[in-house]
Amino acid sequence: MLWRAIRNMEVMVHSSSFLLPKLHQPAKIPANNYNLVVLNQHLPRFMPRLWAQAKLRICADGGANRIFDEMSQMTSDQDNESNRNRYIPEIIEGDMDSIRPEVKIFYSHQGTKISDKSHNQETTDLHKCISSIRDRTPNHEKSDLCVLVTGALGGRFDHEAANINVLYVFSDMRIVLLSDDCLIRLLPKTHQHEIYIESSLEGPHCGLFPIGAPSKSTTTTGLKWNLSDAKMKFGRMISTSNIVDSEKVTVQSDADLLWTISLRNLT
Ligand SMILES: Nc1ncnc2c1ncn2[C@@H]1O[C@H](COP(=O)(O)OP(=O)(O)OP(=O)(O)O)[C@@H](O)[C@H]1O
Ligand SMILES: Cc1ncc(C[n+]2csc(CCO)c2C)c(N)n1
Repeated sequence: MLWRAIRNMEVMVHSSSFLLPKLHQPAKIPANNYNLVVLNQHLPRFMPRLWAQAKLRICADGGANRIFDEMSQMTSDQDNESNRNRYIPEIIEGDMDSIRPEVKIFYSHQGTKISDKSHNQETTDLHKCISSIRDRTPNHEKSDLCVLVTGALGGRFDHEAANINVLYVFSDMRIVLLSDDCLIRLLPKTHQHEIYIESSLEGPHCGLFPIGAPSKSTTTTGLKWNLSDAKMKFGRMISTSNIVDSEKVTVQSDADLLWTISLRNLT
């Protein structure tokens, strides 16, 4: 269990140990309890490791093109054609306006479930993927399940904003947005937060700020520039270009905050 009760408010524990090779993962934190969502952006360097350890792999529409085109080249132990058969997502979900016809046919012949939601033009493909994960996860597994999303940043700003909005829409789920350079999580105000830093993989640069609503009071430990009962909002102070100063960072706030930390040059 990743939740503990301290002074009436539960503690939510966060770790990026999913980025570690399996051999180095701490036994007490089940790093492979995650679903992987692949968006339609270039695959991060560490994709083969994330793919291998995921419980379930879902491509958001054109994300399937990325697996088809790029994954076999990232793992060059066989020729591209036979390598392609080794990376089969369980589900492709979305409005199917970006997946190429030959990619759709290839994966459906391999047994991938194609979930065509083209009738829904109100929510994004990522939103559809997260809804589907929420619906298929049994209640008793929901609080521990983590969803890793690759390709969430570094592209069109409306897509990036929609991807961040998904963190708020599904604030009761543990969703991590990933790019090659950083990760982002939501820290809900309903909990105190303990963030365990994998310093071989992440940091030192980090940021902490509210997007949805201002914070009247945020307190942290473990940062170079800690906040003590501080106010934060866009237009005033937000914490960017901060530095992690400890293996454990703690955060308590009266507002939902985004936590972001840089990723080192992982492969
Ligand atoms: N340039 C980008 N920057 C950030 N995220 C992206 C970008 N392009 C695609 N994505 C993510 O990948 C998902 C699938 O993208 P795809 O290109 O298949 O569909 P889309 O029609 O552009 O997106 P949507 O249907 O969700 O509006 C999107 O929902 C989004 O989350
Ligand atoms: C106010 C409003 N703005 C934009 C869209 C368009 N839109 C948002 S998500 C989506 C699906 C993309 O796969 C589309 C077309 C809308 N419906 N409502």
